[in-house]
Amino acid sequence: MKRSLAIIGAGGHGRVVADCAEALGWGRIEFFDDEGVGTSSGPWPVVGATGALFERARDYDGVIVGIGANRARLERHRALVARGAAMAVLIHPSATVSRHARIDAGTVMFAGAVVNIGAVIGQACIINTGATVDHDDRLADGVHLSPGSHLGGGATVGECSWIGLGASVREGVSIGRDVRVGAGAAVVADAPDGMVMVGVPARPLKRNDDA
Ligand SMILES: CC(=O)SCCNC(=O)CCNC(=O)[C@H](O)C(C)(C)COP(=O)(O)OP(=O)(O)OC[C@H]1O[C@@H](n2cnc3c(N)ncnc32)[C@H](O)[C@@H]1OP(=O)(O)O
Repeated sequence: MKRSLAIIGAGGHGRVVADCAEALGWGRIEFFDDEGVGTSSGPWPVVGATGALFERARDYDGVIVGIGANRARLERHRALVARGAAMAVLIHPSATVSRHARIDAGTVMFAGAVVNIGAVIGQACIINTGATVDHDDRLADGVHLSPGSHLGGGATVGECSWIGLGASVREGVSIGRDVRVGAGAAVVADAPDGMVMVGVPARPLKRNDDA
């Protein structure tokens, strides 16, 4: 029998999550979103508001939060875990994961992404298209690695931090929590909590107001 998957968030990121799930063979894919109930997002129906899933989570073989905003995604993920939902892990068929790496519940990995030996990826993370996580890296919960971003070996990324499009993080560097690394940055030294970092080499731009 085809497995059923509920996704919170029917926006752009949610559709990439659904597309990934379909490629993995999930059969009945349904969205929950506070907007557009009764319509569809891409080929998949929006069957209820977010709150409805909290009542119906156990009706699905898998549940995942497809919201791009890191704090919002992690909060909903944790609330669903508390309700006993079967949080899925979605790893696109063209992604590569070492059998000696760990990927926790609620995390998605899209096409062409790579996770190497010894890496640990927390819950509700996004390893976006073509991003790479190298040996012994540690990602806390709610991290987003944008498309084409790269971490050198032994790096750490704190809770809900967001590494921008095409950015690079030098090996061994520690990025705090709620950090935003701008597109194209090269982070070569530790980044403190709650900062926006941009440039090559990356420098603090301002506090991260979205944290
Ligand atoms: C599938 C997907 O789509 S995933 C989406 C992934 N998205 C990303 O990776 C985007 C990452 N975000 C960025 O790079 C953003 O520009 C941020 C977060 C760094 C800053 O955004 P904002 O706070 O809106 O800053 P804003 O655009 O007002 O720019 C402020 C200043 O920083 C500069 N700046 C902004 N981004 C960058 C950057 N990535 N590198 C260098 N300088 C930058 C701007 O030129 C501007 O400089 P100025 O004051 O001299 O004119």
